[in-house]
Amino acid sequence: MTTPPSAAAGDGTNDHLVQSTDPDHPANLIPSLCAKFWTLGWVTGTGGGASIRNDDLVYIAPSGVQKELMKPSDIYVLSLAAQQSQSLHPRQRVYLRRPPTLKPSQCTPLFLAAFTKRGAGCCIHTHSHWAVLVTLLLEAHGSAEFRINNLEQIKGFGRGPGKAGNLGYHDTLVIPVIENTAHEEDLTEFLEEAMDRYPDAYAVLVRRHGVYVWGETVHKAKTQCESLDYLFQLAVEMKQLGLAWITDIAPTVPTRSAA
Ligand SMILES: CSCCC(=O)C(=O)COP(=O)(O)O
Ligand SMILES: [Zn+2]
Repeated sequence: MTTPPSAAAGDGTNDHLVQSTDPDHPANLIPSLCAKFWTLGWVTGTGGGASIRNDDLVYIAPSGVQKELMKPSDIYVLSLAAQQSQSLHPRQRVYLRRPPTLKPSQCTPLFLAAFTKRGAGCCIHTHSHWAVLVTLLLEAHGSAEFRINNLEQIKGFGRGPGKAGNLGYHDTLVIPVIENTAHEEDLTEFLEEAMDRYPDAYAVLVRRHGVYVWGETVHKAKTQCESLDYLFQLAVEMKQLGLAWITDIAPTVPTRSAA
């Protein structure tokens, strides 16, 4: 369904775009997911958030609000097709629905990068302590990549957009790290560059800030984000215990061949 951009904006015209009794409707799901993420420390103090794409429509949270207290009526809706068909400045957006007293999330261009460059259906941004700590540990080693292998949870990740199946136990999960910028929007070009350099990655870490994680569906974005946070925590705790969190050494235990 498309609504002409002329009927857009905060005049209440397109409120139906965020009104549904279906708990899985993006306007209901973004607030309920963010309320869960807040309990995990992922969207504390208004930081972080989530965005969902349903075909042409993108649902976005407001900026600077307590993400765990959002309501469906706070949600912005924009059209990707209208965005692409008009020769707009990259920072101009075509909103079909805009809550009058709020501003759209500063993460909007980053979420849009996941939707347009990767065809994602959902993108989650967290300020998780574990994500930030991992970037600090990597910074101490001058590294711009988080690499981890030989852990069961790695199987929670897809091999890459358009590729069948998930990573295997001995595969190495690689997540690029980009440097933080003073304003969230200014991260966009660096995030896009990292997406080009790592075409199979489903996430990008932002040094001293957090992580962006996406997936083809809300389910995949959420489970990949959970798996990644688990691996970040494990990596930090392994470091504290003096254990290396990666091994490129081939397994020494002979694998049993199928009889
Ligand atoms: C204290 S949060 C600073 C901005 C930020 O990093 C973020 O993730 C939230 O941005 P939003 O505009 O969605 O509030
Ligand atoms: Zn942020």
